This record gives sequence, C-alpha cells and structure tokens, in this order.
Amino acid sequence: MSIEPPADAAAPQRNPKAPPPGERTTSHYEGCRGCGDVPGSLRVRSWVGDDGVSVISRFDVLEEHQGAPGLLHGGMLMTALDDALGTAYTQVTRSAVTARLETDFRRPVPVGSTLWLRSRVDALVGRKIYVSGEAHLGELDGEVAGTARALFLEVGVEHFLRHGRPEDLEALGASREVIEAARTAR
Ligand SMILES: CCCCCCCCCCCCCC(=O)SCCNC(=O)CCNC(=O)[C@H](O)C(C)(C)COP(=O)(O)OP(=O)(O)OC[C@H]1O[C@@H](n2cnc3c(N)ncnc32)[C@H](O)[C@@H]1OP(=O)(O)O
Repeated sequence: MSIEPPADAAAPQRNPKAPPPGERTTSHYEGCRGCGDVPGSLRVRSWVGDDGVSVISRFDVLEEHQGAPGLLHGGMLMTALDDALGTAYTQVTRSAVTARLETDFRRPVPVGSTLWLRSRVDALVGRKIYVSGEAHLGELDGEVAGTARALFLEVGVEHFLRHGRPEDLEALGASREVIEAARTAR
C-alpha cells in the first residue's frame, strides 16, 4: 500500500496547543520504550524545531542497542525513527498510531555515537498523517545514517481503551467500566 501523499493534500498547520519552538516535547506515555524514562527505553528526547512544526530528537546509541559488533541494531534505529516521527505528528494533530513505516539504512552507526533526528509532517488527509524524517550522525547536519517515511492514522482514545492492557489503563485513570464499555462497543 502506498504512503505517497496525494498532490492536493492539505499542508500541516501547527496545533496552537503544541509547545513552542525550542521546548522539549512530552513523551507519548511514560511507559513508552521509545521516549519514556523507564528501563529498556531508548530514551529518545525531542524538542520542537524553529518552525514550530518539525521536531528535533536525540538518541544516544549505547551498548544495549547493539546488533553487529559495536554497531547499532537496525530495529533500534527504526524504533527511534518511529518515535521521532510519532512525536512530529503531535505538533499538528491528536493521537495516532503507526500504520506503515519505511526505513532506509544508509550508514552503519557505531555504539557510543549520538544520532540527531529531524522529522516533520508532510501532509494531512482526513485521518491520514504523512510524516518523514532523517537520522544524522553526531550533529544535526551530520552524515545521514537513516531515513524514514511513515503513515500514521489518527485514532481516538477508544483505540487504547479497547486494545491496551486493563491494568495499565487503570493506572492512567481509566475506570474498569469505561474500559469494558470500549471493549464491547461496535
Ligand atoms: C488511556 C489513554 C492512553 C493514551 C496513550 C496515547 C499514546 C500514544 C501512542 C503513540 C504511539 C507511537 C507509535 C506506535 O508505537 S503505534 C504502535 C504500532 N502500530 C499499531 O499498533 C497499529 C496497528 N494497526 C491498527 O490498529 C489499524 O490497522 C489502524 C488503526 C492503523 C488502521 O485501522 P482502521 O480500521 O482505523 O483503518 P483502515 O484499515 O480502515 O484504513 C484507513 C485508511 O488507511 C489506509 N491504510 C491503513 N493501513 C495502511 C498501511 N499500512 N499502508 C497504507 N495505507 C494504509 C487504508 O487503505 C485506508 O485508506 P482509504 O481506503 O481510506 O483511502
């Protein structure tokens, strides 16, 4: 299935409730293994770009992210890109989930290096959010180590209530009745 936005797609507009340029963005969820501050997380940190729509993210590549000897695992780079692109959409719209993620691995990434990712929403069409980004080695204009394009689909809170683990949802404040209602709704 294609993730090429149609030529007449609407240009993204900044959500007025999004944080201003330069400010740190909040994580998707504290338990997120991309950006949450929990064991096993890549601890990707993101800031709003100067234009107020793009997002700059930092990923420090550690021993535990290794695939080949001394080199970053490709799946970890995809996770970092998914997280960064998934933060970019929060500048323009509500919650969404990744429907498709395409990644090109352009350079090996040594353990001990820092990746700087730049991502932005390219277009919005109904619930479809087209996002792209690049991961640069060492600095924001460093060599491109990987690129990604993704399609996110906007979803309501019912998506998480219906599919998430009840104990995690309850810890976020959702009542058992609300969770049950979301699960039985058509
Ligand atoms: C308590 C609250 C907690 C809140 C926590 C917030 C946390 C935030 C978390 C952030 C997490 C961060 C990131 C994460 O980790 S997200 C985690 C990884 N992603 C997922 O788990 C998503 C799993 N997939 C789904 O749930 C469904 O498939 C979704 C919702 C995506 C679509 O199912 P839905 O039934 O809704 O839609 P549809 O199937 O009618 O399709 C609609 C349209 O889209 C087109 N299409 C669909 N797929 C593709 C594709 N692959 N390529 C190209 N096109 C595709 C499709 O052709 C159609 O087009 P058209 O015919 O209309 O033109």
